[in-house]
Amino acid sequence: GIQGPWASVSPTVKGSLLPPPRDQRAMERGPTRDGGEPGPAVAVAAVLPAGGCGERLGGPTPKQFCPVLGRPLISYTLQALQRVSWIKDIVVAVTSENMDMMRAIIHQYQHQRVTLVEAGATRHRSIFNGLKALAGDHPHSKLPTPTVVIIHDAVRPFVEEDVLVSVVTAAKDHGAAGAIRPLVSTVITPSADGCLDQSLDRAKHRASEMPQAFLFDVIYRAYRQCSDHDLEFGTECLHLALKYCHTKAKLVEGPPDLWKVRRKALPYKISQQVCVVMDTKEDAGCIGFLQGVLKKELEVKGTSVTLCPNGQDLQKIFLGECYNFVCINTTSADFHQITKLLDGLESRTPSLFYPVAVVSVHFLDSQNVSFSERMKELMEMKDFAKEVKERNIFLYGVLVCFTQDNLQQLHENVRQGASIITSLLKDRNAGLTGQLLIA
Ligand SMILES: Nc1ccn([C@@H]2O[C@H](COP(=O)(O)OP(=O)(O)OP(=O)(O)O)[C@@H](O)[C@H]2O)c(=O)n1
Ligand SMILES: O=P(O)(O)OC[C@@H](O)[C@@H](O)[C@@H](O)CO
Repeated sequence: GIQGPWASVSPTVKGSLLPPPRDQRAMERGPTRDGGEPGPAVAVAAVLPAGGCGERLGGPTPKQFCPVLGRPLISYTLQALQRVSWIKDIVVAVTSENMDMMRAIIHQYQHQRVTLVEAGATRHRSIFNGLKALAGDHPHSKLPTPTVVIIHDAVRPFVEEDVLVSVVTAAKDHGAAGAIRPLVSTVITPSADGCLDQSLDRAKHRASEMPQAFLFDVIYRAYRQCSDHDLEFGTECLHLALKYCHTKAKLVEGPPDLWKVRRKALPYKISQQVCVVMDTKEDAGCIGFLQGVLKKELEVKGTSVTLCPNGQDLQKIFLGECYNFVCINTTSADFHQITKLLDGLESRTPSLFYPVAVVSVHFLDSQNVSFSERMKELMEMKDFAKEVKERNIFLYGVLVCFTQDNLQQLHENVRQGASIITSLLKDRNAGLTGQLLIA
């Protein structure tokens, strides 16, 4: 029977980026423990391999420790598991060199029920080390042995309670279970000479994702029997259960947000479009010149530029996935235009792994307006920038100075402004948000 206050199992943490849990569905599927305690009616623990170096993503920091809105990625994954109260222990495998950093993360974000173990040289070896900490018969075991163990990659932050309930329940009945997704591309088999040998029928295959869950005895037995070759090159825990324990895993259709951080490819491609928003329809004189220089400068750098005079097409742009905005304020000294733009961006889902960059461009006719007066007005931008940074929007300011009687200097400053804008968009420097750069 279904009892227990499921809705209170996973409160949405205020300010959390994780979407609200789909507890309703979990409630429909998940059996509870006797006595009304929510969760599958067995002891459950989780093992989180987090000992990789993120070679495909590149960069000096392993992807599980990369900051996302200022917080390490692994902390989101831990938060997602930790808010499921029936997962009693979470064993995280981390390399010795990152152990202190991991301890600091646990301390800073107050993660609970976490035990750290040393990672191995491969993912399978790290998982095996995690299992050993839960195994009653192992000298390094420290924790109670669960009936079911969940295995989940540290770099899949969007795991929800309902899919955890599904895999755990299926593992209880079948010995092993894992989340799957439809294949996004067709898989082909090349022959030795580099020609097409076979093309798999996509409808008959699935992508194996995480989380997975196992009867502890099944998966621990499998790991203890498996060969060095398996531990070195294997990528599939479900396969170990099949090969060594003849346990056929139940496959559970998972939601699309179970994806794993692998490469940078998508945001890089997305980043190639720049939307230039104007507060005027005018395209003559210095505005025309600025548009021309900007278009040339940005397109030379391999982007495509959409000019959006008078902000009319903003709605369309928001519906798309533009990550770069240049907002040119010519007619007013205030922030009307940029406020409208930022409001629109606010309503969009925050981009976790790639900040949206917005450059607000202003002009100063230094013969008619005093520099200090203009600066005072533009100081407001600092607060705006601070606010929107919370949503991974980086706001920068560029001020182009000119005098009416020196067209040549105006052109030169506009060119310099355009090159500052290009660097800001390219570098996405978090430290420069809210700063006004002067051309
Ligand atoms: N020796 C290893 C290698 C990987 N992992 C973990 O296994 C999960 C999934 O592996 P993968 O995406 O391959 O991570 P990396 O090995 O870090 O990435 P890459 O393959 O690009 O180097 C990650 O959380 C990773 O930290 C681990 O615990 N120990
Ligand atoms: O697919 P990748 O090479 O990134 O990683 C291998 C495994 O982590 C991955 O296949 C599991 O999530 C599914 O068993």
